[in-house]
Amino acid sequence: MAITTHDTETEMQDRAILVSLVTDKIKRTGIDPELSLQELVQLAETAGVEVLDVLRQNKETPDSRWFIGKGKVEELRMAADGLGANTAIFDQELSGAQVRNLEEALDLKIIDRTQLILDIFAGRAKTREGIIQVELAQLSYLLPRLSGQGKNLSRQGGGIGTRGPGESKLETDRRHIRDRITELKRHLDEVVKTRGLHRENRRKSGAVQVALVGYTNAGKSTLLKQLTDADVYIENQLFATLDPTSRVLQLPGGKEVVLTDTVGFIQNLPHDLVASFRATLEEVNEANLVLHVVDASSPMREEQMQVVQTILQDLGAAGKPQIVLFNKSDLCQPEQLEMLPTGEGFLKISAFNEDDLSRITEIISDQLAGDTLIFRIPGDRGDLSSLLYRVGEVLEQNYDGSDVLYNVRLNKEDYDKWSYKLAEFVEPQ
Ligand SMILES: Nc1nc2c(ncn2[C@@H]2O[C@H](COP(=O)(O)OP(=O)(O)OP(=O)(O)O)[C@@H](O)[C@H]2O)c(=O)[nH]1
Ligand SMILES: [Mg+2]
Repeated sequence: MAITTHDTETEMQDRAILVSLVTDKIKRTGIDPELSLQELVQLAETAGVEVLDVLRQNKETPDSRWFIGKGKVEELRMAADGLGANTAIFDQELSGAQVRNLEEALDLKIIDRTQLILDIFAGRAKTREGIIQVELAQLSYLLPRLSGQGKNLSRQGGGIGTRGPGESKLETDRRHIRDRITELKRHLDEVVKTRGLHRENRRKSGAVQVALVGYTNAGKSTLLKQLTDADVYIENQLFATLDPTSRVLQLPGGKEVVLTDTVGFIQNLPHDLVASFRATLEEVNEANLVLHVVDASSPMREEQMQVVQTILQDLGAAGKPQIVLFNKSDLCQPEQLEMLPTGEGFLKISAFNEDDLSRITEIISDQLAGDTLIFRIPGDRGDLSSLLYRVGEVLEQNYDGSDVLYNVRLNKEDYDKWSYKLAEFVEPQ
């Protein structure tokens, strides 16, 4: 028998059936629906839900009333009855009307992928900034779905779909929610300003920033901990980290950089969440170097790398110097390791291997040190001489007639930035 009232399940673990509808539109995205479902199982388990069964349907377009077809709704009802489920979780985003129709037809709690991710984030948020960002994302998700008196909005008790904007907020009308969104945005603006000031200070102090980015569960926090002894939360769960944590990392030769761990990415990351977390993700934009951590043992490795590149692009950080760290190599089969790209900018590692950790600091050091170049600057171009002193490290300066020869250490990023002025003065070596 299905559980018929939501109030009795307060203390119970949610028991869910997962549902995936593969439409033509989804097929065109190239995302493998089976891998996406596997990920949905992980997401559900991360949210503390017991997964009882998985239902699939292929259909050209979604049904406007129930998303899945009518026959599938009946199948879901029978499966839920038979297995004693109280929840159905859909791998694709549902409209407010679809959620309400399904709830009425099935007497189950109906959750979609986006809501599940928002819920996990809500359970994780610890800092003021994180809490504001999650609530903002939740309300932005909710607002267009508010019409009539959906059960969805007045749920009580525990479990997924009930965290976050509390009952008192949800009982109010749209206007109230809009006011709250405005208020949260104002708070967030303050946080963004403060963050900006911190970053400005770091920049002024000349600190070099290195950001760990990557798909959720790739091992970013583990690397931060292993490299800097930071006391950070590491879990074999999705979205263990929400708030960026920075630690000083000492490179061979004594130079120090600031290494920052960031929130993990996932495919179909809810748009509202990306927008809300922009403040946090700005850290990536400030980085001098991006370390892209990949779980090399994942069957979804390539798709995950693509998702990360797309999000980096959206953030405007795709052009940053990047090193790809193929992590968890200890879990890979030899054939899997052989398939990985090699060469400059790629490193196969395990976060638990000391030698690999040294190789990481060496490659960071090399990348940041840059190459030495010789520039021949005419004596009357004082502007270019001072530019060289400003952006590079001038190792030597010699006169040759009316020209000055500068031997300068310059990293690639800075050289690219100024090459429109400097390229014609580089001496062939
Ligand atoms: N075997 C193996 N496990 C690893 C390695 N690196 C990380 N892990 C494990 O992978 C899981 C996820 O690690 P985290 O460091 O929390 O991953 P993350 O990228 O910070 O994940 P989010 O914060 O959720 O985005 C943990 O169980 C780690 O112990 C590795 O090189 N080898
Ligand atoms: Mg983490």
